Amino acid sequence: MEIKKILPLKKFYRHSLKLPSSKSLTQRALICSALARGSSFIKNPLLSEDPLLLKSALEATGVIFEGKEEGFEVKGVEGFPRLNKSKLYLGNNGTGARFFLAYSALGKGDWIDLYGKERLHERPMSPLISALRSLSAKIDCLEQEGHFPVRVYEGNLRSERVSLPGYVSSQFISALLLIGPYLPLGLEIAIEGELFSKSYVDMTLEVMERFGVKVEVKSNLFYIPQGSFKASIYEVPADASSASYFLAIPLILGKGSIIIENFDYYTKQADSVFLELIKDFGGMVRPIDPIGVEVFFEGRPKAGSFNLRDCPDLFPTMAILGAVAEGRTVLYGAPHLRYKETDRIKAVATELSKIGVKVEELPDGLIIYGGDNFNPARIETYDDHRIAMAFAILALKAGPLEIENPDCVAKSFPNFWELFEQLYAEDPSDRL
Ligand SMILES: O=C(O)C1=C[C@@H](OP(=O)(O)O)[C@@H](O)[C@H](O)C1
Ligand SMILES: C=C(OP(=O)(O)O)C(=O)O
Repeated sequence: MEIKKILPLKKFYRHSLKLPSSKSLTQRALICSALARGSSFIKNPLLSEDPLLLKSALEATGVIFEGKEEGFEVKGVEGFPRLNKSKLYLGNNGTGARFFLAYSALGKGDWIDLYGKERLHERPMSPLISALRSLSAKIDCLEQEGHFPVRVYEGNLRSERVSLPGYVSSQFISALLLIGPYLPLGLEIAIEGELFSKSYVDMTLEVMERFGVKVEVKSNLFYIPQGSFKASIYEVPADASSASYFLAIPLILGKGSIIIENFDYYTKQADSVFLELIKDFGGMVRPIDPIGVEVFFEGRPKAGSFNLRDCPDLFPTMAILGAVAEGRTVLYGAPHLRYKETDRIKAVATELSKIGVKVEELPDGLIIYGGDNFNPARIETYDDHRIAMAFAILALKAGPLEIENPDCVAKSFPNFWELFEQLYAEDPSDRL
């Protein structure tokens, strides 16, 4: 197994960098442009594993992509994906798999099979499959009911009111919102109970509006009018979840400043809330005109209590901040972390314990007792990009740490290690 050994970073003053684009927004733009009539242009798409898997799956249903210098031109299928008996692989792309499943239920032709990594087959799909079946979709679960792999047949979807639980994954709701305009009378979606990861649903609504469809929202009800996406030009901004790793560095090291040159301080992505959370830890945050953000810090972060219900992907980054903070940090409100690339609560608890950080697992989060003495350790990453990236940043202070399977960052952040290694440029003795 490949391993990356990371030594503590001794010298750190000020560092600036540019980040790759948003994974969530790229995948939404892919679906909207794939369904649209005519040619759209996606500028600065994220070219990482997950969006590329979704792009290949869309190509197999008749969407035409033409690579240009700054992105792709996309010729859509006008609401009719072609199902041509192909078998499509979606890795462990939860967002892409759920969006594509709903998209393929609009299909014409024969059938297609969708499958992925073993972990994707374990992740919940049942609420989405049931909702699609209630709209008359024909979906067979090929191994276990309610899970991938699935076979999706041509079906004539009808408009019904669908109800979905809000606490498993917001991706089910986003997936249905994205196909809603293509049902004969549009679609009405009711959310049962609380909606977790709501900010991601807001991101879906925003991209749909950019492609010409406005959804009406009344508390827990969504009304999607019948219609179609308009071919559009969509530019994908820098990814807020990816930003969190580098923005955390001054707090992890207790000194210095980081500038992200292409990160929009005002972006409405779910994880942009990290800029506020940094302030709660005691960090200072400053927007840069016309675009960019700087975080600076001196001292030791203060522990706190944080509800991650709407920003679960920040959990690994928040946990490493808790590990160096003074006092007891409580991360709570996010039971859906157990359905991600791995059970992230268990994984982070196990790996922090290995380096000597005291933790207590909660059903919906973690209590972390911050320290300043860490043991060298080998970190298992569970094929989870966010665990690899968060522990790499923690190793800048708590190293040496060995990160297993470092290439798993390719899911969302293909040049993570290249940007990470540049942190050592000021001190050539600190080599990876
Ligand atoms: O819609 C999206 O792009 C995402 C929604 C979130 O998932 P859940 O809604 O399952 O929490 C998030 O964790 C995931 O990384 C991306
Ligand atoms: C949970 C994630 O992605 P997905 O659900 O799309 O696999 C993630 O990127 O942290």
